[in-house]
Formats: sequence, structure tokens, C-alpha cells
Amino acid sequence: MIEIETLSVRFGGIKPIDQLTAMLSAPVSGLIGPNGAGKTTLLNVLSGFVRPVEGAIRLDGRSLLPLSPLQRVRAGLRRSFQTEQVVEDLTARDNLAALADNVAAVGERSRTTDRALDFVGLGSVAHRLGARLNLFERRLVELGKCLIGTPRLILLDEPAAGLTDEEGARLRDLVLAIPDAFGAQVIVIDHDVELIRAMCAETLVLDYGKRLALGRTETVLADPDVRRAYLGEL
Ligand SMILES: Nc1ncnc2c1ncn2[C@@H]1O[C@H](COP(=O)(O)OP(=O)(O)OP(=O)(O)O)[C@@H](O)[C@H]1O
Repeated sequence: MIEIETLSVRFGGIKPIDQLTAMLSAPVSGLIGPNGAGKTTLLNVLSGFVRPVEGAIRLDGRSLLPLSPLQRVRAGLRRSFQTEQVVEDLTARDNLAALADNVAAVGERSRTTDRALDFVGLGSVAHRLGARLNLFERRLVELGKCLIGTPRLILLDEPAAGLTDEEGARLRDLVLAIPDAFGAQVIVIDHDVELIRAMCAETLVLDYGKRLALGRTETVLADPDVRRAYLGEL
């Protein structure tokens, strides 16, 4: 469970996160909002790249803000980025193994790498170089990296961007299977409302860094304020 308490971030004159309080506990939660609403900034605060000026964050009761980004990774926090970070001159397997070297015990590294590769379905291209992977395979490498070691909270920033409908559906099925298979909670940012509807039991909507709505995804997406602010309806 992730608890966010009166969290504020300031960049010069703007407050991309403004007194945000929210608790997310569904196996897969959505994070949506218009461009510039503060979604990526919130992920950056959770993963330790941005320091808030006030507030607290707890993951399963443990305070995250005192921890460095690497300590958070070791505490089970995982993250994929809008622009995927696959290393071109490493194989698919070695892209995952590099993370295992940092977060898994020596005797566990090979097992956790193979398990993550198999889970995302990259076993057959395990030895192909990153540079030769297609976009879907690269996105699966990113997802696989999130499954190395003992993940507790996985943050996915637009994981399906640029994928075909069929690839998006395969990715959705994988994400939905993560909580049971790995015991981790997942938070997904995406602009594709139908993908959010299909994946996320609960959704948090941000607008100008504030909480516009939080609750069951169906209820939130039907909320007139959300439809006005986010879906562009009058
Ligand atoms: N490093 C930074 N320095 C200054 N301002 C920033 C920085 N990063 C983000 N911002 C500003 O903070 C606000 C929130 O940006 P953020 O990227 O978190 O929004 P977002 O909801 O993820 O948007 P999008 O859907 O377009 O990715 C925006 O006004 C943005 O211009």
C-alpha cells in the first residue's frame, strides 16, 4: 500500500504537486490527468529523483523520503520510463541481469533474471542485442527489469506508448498478472483511458498537482469534474 500525505513539490514559481494526499492499495492502480498535471513528477518523487518541499510517503508503512533512489530500489521500488532505457549493446537477458547484479543476492541473480525473462515472454530472444529488439520487445525488457529481485511497488510510465492494439492487450494481460505472480503493487500512468479502465481497479486523477478524484476506476471516469478536466467534455 502506498500512502501520500500532504505532498508538495516546487519548481521555482510553480507547484507541480500541491498538498496531495492519497492512498493507493489496489493491485493495479491508474494515475491519470491532463498534460502537465504532475503525474511524472509524482513518479519522480516516489522513486527519489525529486525532493518534495513538504509531506510524507510510505510504502507498506515504511517511510520512503529518507531513502536514496538505490535504497528505494533495494526496498522493492521499480520504475519504467516514458522513453525506454534499453542498453543497445547488451543482450535482452543482460539488460535484466545488470539490474539483478545490484538488487539480488549472488546466488539468486540467474534465477530471478530467467524468471522475469520468461514471465514477459522474452525467452526466445534472450540473447539478442538490445539494438536488434523491436519496440514491443524493448518495452517488455523494461517491464522485465521491474520484476527482478523482490519488487513491492512497480511504477509504469506510459508502458504501452507506441504499441499496436494487439501488443497493448498482451502488455495489459502481463501487468494484470504481476500482483499475484510477484506480490507487487503496480501503478500505471497512461493517457489511454480504455487501457486504464481495463487494467486498474482504482484510479487517482491529478489536475494542476492536486487530487481531482480517487476511487474505483469506473466511478472516477464517470465523475463530471474528471470528464470536464481530463476528457475534454463540457
Ligand atoms: N525539472 C523541472 N523543472 C521545472 N518545471 C518542471 C520540471 N519537471 C516538470 N516541470 C513542470 O511541472 C509540471 C508538471 O509536469 P509533469 O511532467 O509532472 O506532468 P505530467 O502530468 O506528467 O504531464 P504529461 O502527461 O505531459 O507527461 C509542468 O508544468 C512541467 O512543465
